[in-house]
Amino acid sequence: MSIDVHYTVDGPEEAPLVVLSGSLGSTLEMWDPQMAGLAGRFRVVRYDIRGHGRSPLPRTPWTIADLGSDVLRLLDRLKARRAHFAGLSIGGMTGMWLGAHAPERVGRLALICTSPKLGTPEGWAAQAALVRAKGTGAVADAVIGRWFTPAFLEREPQIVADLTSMIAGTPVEGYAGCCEAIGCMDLRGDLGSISAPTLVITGEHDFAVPPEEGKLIADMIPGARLEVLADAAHLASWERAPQINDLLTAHFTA
Ligand SMILES: O=C(O)CC1=CCC(=O)O1
Repeated sequence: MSIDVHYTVDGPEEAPLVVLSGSLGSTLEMWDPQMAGLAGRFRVVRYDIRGHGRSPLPRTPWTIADLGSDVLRLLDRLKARRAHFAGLSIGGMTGMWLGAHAPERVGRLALICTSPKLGTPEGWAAQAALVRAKGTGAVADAVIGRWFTPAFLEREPQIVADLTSMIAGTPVEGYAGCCEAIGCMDLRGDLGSISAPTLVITGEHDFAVPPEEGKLIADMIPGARLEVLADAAHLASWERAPQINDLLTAHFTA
């Protein structure tokens, strides 16, 4: 069942609509490095995924389909028939679901550092249990270690500290519920039916969602294009922001 997520809108009123959907453990501020590059040409909608940031926490478990339904409800609230969509990690999982199940609402699709089936249900259940037992702060350092390359971690201590706080500030049940949604997800059978023009972006050093996952997605979505970014791990949108912004701009204006 869908809920009203918290969102912000930037950019000219008449510009093409682009929805940005972020990673597990993020708030909509994870897209800050995209705003200067995108908000001049697009009407950019960012939102907090359910149970994250300022979005409500549902009382019952949810699936990736529910995260997709939140986006459809958001488009309805914005009175938008369709939008371009870029999602990173769990945001990209949401994008794959939307592309397959609501093709009439999706213009062009960008899938960043994501996978149609990630890990095992047991592994994600263990991550959810860890967070429930010890809090999101207990996993923040490990997560940030997967988000960035060692060079970035050393070069940008303030950004790393800020984003570690963002992860640690994620409500426990929001984080755990999304772990469980990823654990029971398998979108591989959906990919062949996605008709939106699709750009797939991966980070060469992404150990959370290895680049092979992006290649698999690009092979299975008809006509999809793959870009593998060097010097990037999981949060490629931050570490390679100018390149991501150029790729998204070109893709959404093609
Ligand atoms: O938490 C991580 O390390 C990576 C991740 C998997 C799904 C997601 O959204 O982030």
